[in-house]
Amino acid sequence: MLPDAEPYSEAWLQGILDALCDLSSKDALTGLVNRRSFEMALAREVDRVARSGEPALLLVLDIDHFKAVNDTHGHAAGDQVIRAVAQSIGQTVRPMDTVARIGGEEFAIILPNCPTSVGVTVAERIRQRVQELAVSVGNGQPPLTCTISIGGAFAPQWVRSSTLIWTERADRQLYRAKAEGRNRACLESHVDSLVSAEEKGLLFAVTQQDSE
Ligand SMILES: Nc1nc2c(ncn2[C@@H]2O[C@H](COP(=O)(O)OP(=O)(O)OP(=O)(O)O)[C@@H](O)[C@H]2O)c(=O)[nH]1
Repeated sequence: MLPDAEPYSEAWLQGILDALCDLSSKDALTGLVNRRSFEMALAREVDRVARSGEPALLLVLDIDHFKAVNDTHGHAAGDQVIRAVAQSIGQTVRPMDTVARIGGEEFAIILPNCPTSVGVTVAERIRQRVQELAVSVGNGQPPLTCTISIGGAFAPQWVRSSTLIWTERADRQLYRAKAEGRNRACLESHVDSLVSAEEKGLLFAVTQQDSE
């Protein structure tokens, strides 16, 4: 849609640029970050973790038996369920977290600065919130319910990982959640780094000396 401003004015051009930016970075159905932007955000997070040593968690989520929703209630109802799940996830995490739709009924969340105990709690909170959803799909049909399976992996602190390895580790946990019966969160076990603030300082000092 064209911006609501004087054509070719500065505000109009800015509106066009903003709309193009949204088109290239957002998913049209849910308004969440799209796969392309998610991959860029994940690469930035890999860099940040290696520099700061802060724990970060990647969650991948998939709606359970979603094909049956489409087959029984139609594609439009399926879309409503995807939108409702997207909205619930967005409402359950912090503004600093990146929530993306990375496939048909697949989502991913990057949670920077997320210690192990918090990660487990957040994943469980999301799972529960989606389970409580009642999605109205109209046409006199009763509201639909759904569940999700969640897999999660923490980025190795102080070590440069790759987005591919991190994603594969989270995916492996998602397969485990599906195999163990769905509607559950499986997170790779992880121990938060015990590196002290002083040691972190030393690490940075060594890195700086090396580069001089
Ligand atoms: N409504 C709707 N359906 C979609 C969209 N994208 C993918 N799908 C459907 O999502 C379904 C995914 O089904 P499967 O990959 O078999 O997985 P599932 O039925 O969720 O089963 P599990 O993941 O094993 O629990 C397929 O039927 C796709 O057609 C979309 O944008 N809208």
